[in-house]
Amino acid sequence: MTSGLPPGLEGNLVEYVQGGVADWLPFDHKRFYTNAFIIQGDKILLGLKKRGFGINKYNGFGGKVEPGETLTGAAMRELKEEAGIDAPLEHAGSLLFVTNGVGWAFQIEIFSARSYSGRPTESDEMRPKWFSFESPATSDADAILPPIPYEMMWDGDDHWLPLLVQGRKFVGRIDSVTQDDGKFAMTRHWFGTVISDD
Ligand SMILES: COc1nc(N)nc2c1ncn2[C@H]1C[C@H](O)[C@@H](COP(=O)(O)OP(=O)(O)OP(=O)(O)O)O1
Repeated sequence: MTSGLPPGLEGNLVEYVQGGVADWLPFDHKRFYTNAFIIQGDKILLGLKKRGFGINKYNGFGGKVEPGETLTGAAMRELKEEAGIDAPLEHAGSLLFVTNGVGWAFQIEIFSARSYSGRPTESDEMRPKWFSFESPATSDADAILPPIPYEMMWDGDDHWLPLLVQGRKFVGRIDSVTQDDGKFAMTRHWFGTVISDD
């Protein structure tokens, strides 16, 4: 285990990026969530959240881990429910999100797959859409995809999404405070890449 990590993180990690000077926020327990991404060539499948937490933001497909589920089982269930597809998801990273005045932290297990079956289909919760992570934003010869819409995603996604598409395992923490308009403002962050899982 690496020493000097932000509270709540563990593993054999090497720092990738950090920022902010605020104290790390306190939390007393974690709630587990999943978030899954399909990556093919230079394109990535994201979904526009249509309701609830994170509405009108693009994200991977995921949600709460239900009692009795494995993390991978929960990730596959959420991908099917929200995007209508099946995929051989593999664990790709872990993120801890802490906000002020809540008491608990989001522990989000990130999954990815390079193949899938079925056709991405809009659900009550998410509207799937492909984006390019190459610059300039071209993908198939006959299709030009928009670039990843970081301006419509959670703060901090721009730090770890590049690691995800490169297939580099990562662990990170983001702390935010709620502003008067209800939006979150990032106060501190730390991301590391995994040296080994031992
Ligand atoms: C900075 O905070 C976050 N960043 C990112 N990238 N993703 C986040 C952040 N906080 C939460 N998330 C993810 C984690 C989950 O994938 C979803 C939230 O799941 P949701 O609340 O929709 O859970 P469901 O079980 O699907 O909820 P329903 O009860 O509505 O079905 O966002």
